[in-house]
Amino acid sequence: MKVEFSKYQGTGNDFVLIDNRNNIIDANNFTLIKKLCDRRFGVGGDGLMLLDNASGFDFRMRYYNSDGKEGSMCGNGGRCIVAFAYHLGLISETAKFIAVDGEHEAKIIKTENGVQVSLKMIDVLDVELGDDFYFLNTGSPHFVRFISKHDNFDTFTEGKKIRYNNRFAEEGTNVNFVSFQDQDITVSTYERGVEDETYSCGTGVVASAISASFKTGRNQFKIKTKGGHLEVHFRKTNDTQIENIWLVGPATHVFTGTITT
Ligand SMILES: N[C@@H](CCC[C@H](N)C(=O)O)C(=O)O
Repeated sequence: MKVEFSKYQGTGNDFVLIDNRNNIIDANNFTLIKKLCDRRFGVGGDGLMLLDNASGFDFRMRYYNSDGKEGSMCGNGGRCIVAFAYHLGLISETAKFIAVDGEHEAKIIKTENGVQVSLKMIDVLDVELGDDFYFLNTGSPHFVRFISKHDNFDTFTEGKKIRYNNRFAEEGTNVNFVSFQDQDITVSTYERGVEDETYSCGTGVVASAISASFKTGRNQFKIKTKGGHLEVHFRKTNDTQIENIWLVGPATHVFTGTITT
């Protein structure tokens, strides 16, 4: 079978995208999805998204981690699938789509290098404030720990320890490490389902910015990741309720091709 795909990246978090409005891919064929994400035997990516039809919406986003399993919400993936829908001619300046965590809206701005996508994330209704960590769900579960600096910090080793500790081993969690540079933050992330450090994680950056607001009282952050810069802003109604959360950054088409499966 020949499968047409496009490869996108959002601050280095990279994805295989397939227009599945004609059901060319069986959404439960996890072996095929894992193979397409494989960097040696497939296209390669941190994850894969199927763009499906959804009544009442511009499209449905179905997200899989590179292990082939259906994941929870992916923020960078959400921004990339909006850019994909824009390039397919399915949407123009705005989008309304449905994903595993519910409804999302997005705004697209054309830039010199491609497009910038602002993605509205689900409200955060509960934040666990631990002794030296924050734990919250921004569409995906995120553990957040602040560190003094990122120089030589081993995100993979430290992240993996937390992801596989007694509390998280079964369900898994994504793990973020955050350091401050004046008003801004740097975030590195170990991703569940990729089981590695990725260059950026959208839902992780959102969780990190919300956690940083407990330390600074601010509701807007510029964030540096290994793969580029993102921005997050939100409204905090009380200490654990955060709404109107927006993740903003570039979403870039890398290449389009056909793979024989
Ligand atoms: N890369 C993602 C996060 C994807 C979700 C995740 N790995 C999971 O299923 O836990 C992002 O940009 O948010």
